Amino acid sequence: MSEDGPVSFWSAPRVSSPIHATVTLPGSKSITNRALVLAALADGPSTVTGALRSRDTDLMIGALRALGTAISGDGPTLEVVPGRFHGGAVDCGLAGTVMRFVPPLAALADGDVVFDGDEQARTRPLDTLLSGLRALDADIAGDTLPFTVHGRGALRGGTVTIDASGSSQFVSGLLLSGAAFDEGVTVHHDGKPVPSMPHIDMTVEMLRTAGVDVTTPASGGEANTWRVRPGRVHAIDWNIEPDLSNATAFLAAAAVTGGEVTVPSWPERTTQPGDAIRGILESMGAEVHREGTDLTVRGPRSLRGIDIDLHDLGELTPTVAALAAVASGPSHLRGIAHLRGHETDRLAALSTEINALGGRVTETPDGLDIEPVPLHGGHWHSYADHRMATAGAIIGLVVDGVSVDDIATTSKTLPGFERMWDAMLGNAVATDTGARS
Ligand SMILES: O=C(O)C1=C[C@@H](OP(=O)(O)O)[C@@H](O)[C@H](O)C1
Ligand SMILES: C=C(OP(=O)(O)O)C(=O)O
Repeated sequence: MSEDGPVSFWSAPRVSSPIHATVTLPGSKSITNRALVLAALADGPSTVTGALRSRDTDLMIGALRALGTAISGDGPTLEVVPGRFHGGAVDCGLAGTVMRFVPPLAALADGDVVFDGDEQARTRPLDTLLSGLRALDADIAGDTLPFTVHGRGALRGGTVTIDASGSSQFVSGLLLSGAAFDEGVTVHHDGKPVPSMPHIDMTVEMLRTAGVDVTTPASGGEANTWRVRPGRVHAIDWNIEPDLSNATAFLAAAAVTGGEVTVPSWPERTTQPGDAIRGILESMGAEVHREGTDLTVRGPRSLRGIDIDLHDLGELTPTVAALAAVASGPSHLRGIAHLRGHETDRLAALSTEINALGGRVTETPDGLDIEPVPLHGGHWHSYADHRMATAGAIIGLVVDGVSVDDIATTSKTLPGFERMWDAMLGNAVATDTGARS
């Protein structure tokens, strides 16, 4: 929504019966953007199959092209041919992965790389990464967007201590490019615990797949320390898993309506935090089972509340909060203070929007307390946050008259969300709720 532009609301479909559907999800944002970065650094051409095409991944493609990487392919199959990095302009949009993963590459460029992004991106935390890069000998003007990296064709690298309690992406960003630094990189974290550890595991696993030598606390390294040795990044044919965080909204639809939703190609083993939705839904009373690679969720008559530390799984918070808002008992979501630096302050946004529908949500210093009360219809604001928009859609399934503003913001990671949502609902949709702006 923009204050000065026209506001368009999407009437969230209300269902009158349980949903039964199979929903196929496109590729993971986080894996696609890591594969693209590693392919741009690789020692030859790579392919990326099953890539997500969305605003965040297209911004990554644009950023890498601006630095001199050749990327071809209009759909989910991409060919990436690395080139020597040169100066240029990078639009980060609102993508954390672009603003945190690309500056280290820019330090390797021959020339200046100017970074900017959406107005809302200018308040997302970034100085930890930029000052970390400076400690590794990069020359950077600015601490937030917009800023300029004065690339010098190479970066010394070495050891750096950062406080990554604000975002795991600070660690991932430095590690992803570390093999290309003269001395590699050793990242030591000093501060409150790093959030979203599965995303650091994802970074480490993908680096190792590309032949990079990485030492972690789990592989004999020091606590809170990750080391990437200098060396080649091998060209790989990357195969991207479906986006499990995006899948959570569709599985939640089964949970809140007492229906059954199946997501095919659910990976047997994955570093994606979205995999944890299985245990979350089970503890809220849903049944979850796998048959081959199909994952199916069957919703209960009534959902239980949940008390959960989402520190590792912050990305799932909007879905879990939406489930909790329509559950039969109280919920406590903890460990997620860092969500105040996501696309928007997600703790403030979720409490404001659920309360605007008559809910009883209290922000705590590190999370949300959600009391079950009957909700009523109303406008749900998205704050340019794709996961706020999908949270509104989940609640709208079971509350009359919810209308979500700027549903198109879902294109950050899932273009065509409304079409997929409608297709999932099939004939479970109730008559028009009249929830229009
Ligand atoms: O590395 C990644 O791909 C991501 C890491 C997480 O960031 P934070 O550690 O900032 O929560 C996650 O929330 C984000 O959606 C994607
Ligand atoms: C926090 C998120 O995104 P970003 O990669 O922009 O940080 C998210 O997708 O939930």
